[in-house]
Amino acid sequence: MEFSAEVKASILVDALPYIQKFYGKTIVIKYGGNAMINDDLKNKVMHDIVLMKYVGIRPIIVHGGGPDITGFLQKFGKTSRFVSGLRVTDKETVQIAEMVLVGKINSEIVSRLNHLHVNAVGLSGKDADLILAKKKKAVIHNENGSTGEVDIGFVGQIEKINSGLLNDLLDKNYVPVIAPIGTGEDGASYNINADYVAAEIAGAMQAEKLLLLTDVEGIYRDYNDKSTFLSTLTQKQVQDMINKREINGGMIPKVEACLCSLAKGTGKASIIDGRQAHSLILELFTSQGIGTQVIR
Ligand SMILES: Nc1ncnc2c1ncn2[C@@H]1O[C@H](COP(=O)(O)OP(=O)(O)O)[C@@H](O)[C@H]1O
Ligand SMILES: CC(=O)N[C@@H](CCC(=O)OP(=O)(O)O)C(=O)O
Repeated sequence: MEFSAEVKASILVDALPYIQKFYGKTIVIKYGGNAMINDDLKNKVMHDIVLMKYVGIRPIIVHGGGPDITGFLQKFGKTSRFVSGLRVTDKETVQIAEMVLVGKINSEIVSRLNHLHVNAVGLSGKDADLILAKKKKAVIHNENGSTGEVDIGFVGQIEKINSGLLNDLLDKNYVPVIAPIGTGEDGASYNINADYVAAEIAGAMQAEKLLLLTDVEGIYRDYNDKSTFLSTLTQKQVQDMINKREINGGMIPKVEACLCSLAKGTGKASIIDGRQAHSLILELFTSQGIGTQVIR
C-alpha cells in the first residue's frame, strides 16, 4: 500500500502532541513470552522501542519467556504446573528459568536492540541487587470469594527495586532490558512473574505508563466467547472478575500488576496485543487507544 506525501506527513504531524507529551518520560514495557511470536514481529517490537528512544522517551523493557521456560523444562523431562498464573518452581526449575531468561532471551533482546543502534544493557535482578526478593506464596481464589495460600517454591515476592541504578542508566542514554529473576538477601535466585517485575519497576520509577504486551487483544468479559471486549476496567471490576473466575490464569498477574503499579504512582497501565504489528507506537502515538486500560 502506497500513501500520498500528504498522508505520510499528516501521520507524523498527528503524532506530534503525543511525542511532546511523552518526551523525557519513563515508559515501562513488559514484553511477554507469548508475544515473542516470530522474527518479523520481534523486529517490529524492537523498531517501536528504537523509535520511542529516538523521540526522547526513556523506555525500560522487562521481558518474560514463559513458553521458552516450559519448552526447556520439557527437554529436561520436567512438566510445568501453574497456580494462579504462577509457575510452581522447584530448585531445578529456578535454575532452568534463570538460564533461559538471562542467558537466552535477555541477551537476544539486547543484541537485537544494539543492532538497531540503541545502547541496550541486559540486567537481571541480581545486578546491583536490582530486584531484591523474598519467598512468595500463591493466593488462590475460591468460588465462594474466600482466598487461600499455596507454597509454590522458589517464586519471589519483590521487596525492593534499585531505582538508582535504572536512573543512572537512563540518564546515560542506555535502555535497560530486565530479566525477571530476583535475588534474596542470601543471594538465592527467585523466579518472578515478569508482569509483577514490570509493575514494581514502573511504580519505583514513577513511570508515565506501564504497557503489558501479551497474546490477546485485551480483557474480555468471557474469554471463551470473546463477545464483550472491555476497554477500561476499574479495580472493583477486576476484583469481581477474578472472584467469578472471568479473569483467570496468566491474566491474573497482569491485572494485579496494573493495579499495583497504579497504587505506587504509575500514570497509566494498559494490557495490549503484542501480536498486532507496531502495537506500541499505535498505543502511544495515535488517538486510537488499543487494549484494556486498568484504572483505580
Ligand atoms: N478475561 C480474560 N480476557 C482475556 N484473556 C484472558 C482472560 N482470562 C484469562 N485470560 C488468558 O490470559 C492469557 C494471557 O496471559 P499469559 O498467557 O500468561 O500471557 P503472557 O505470556 O503475555 O504473560 C490470555 O491468552 C488468555 O488465555
Ligand atoms: C513465577 C512465574 O510464573 N515466573 C514466570 C517468569 C517468566 C514470565 O513471566 O514469562 P511470561 O511473561 O512470558 O509469562 C515463569 O516461570 O513463566
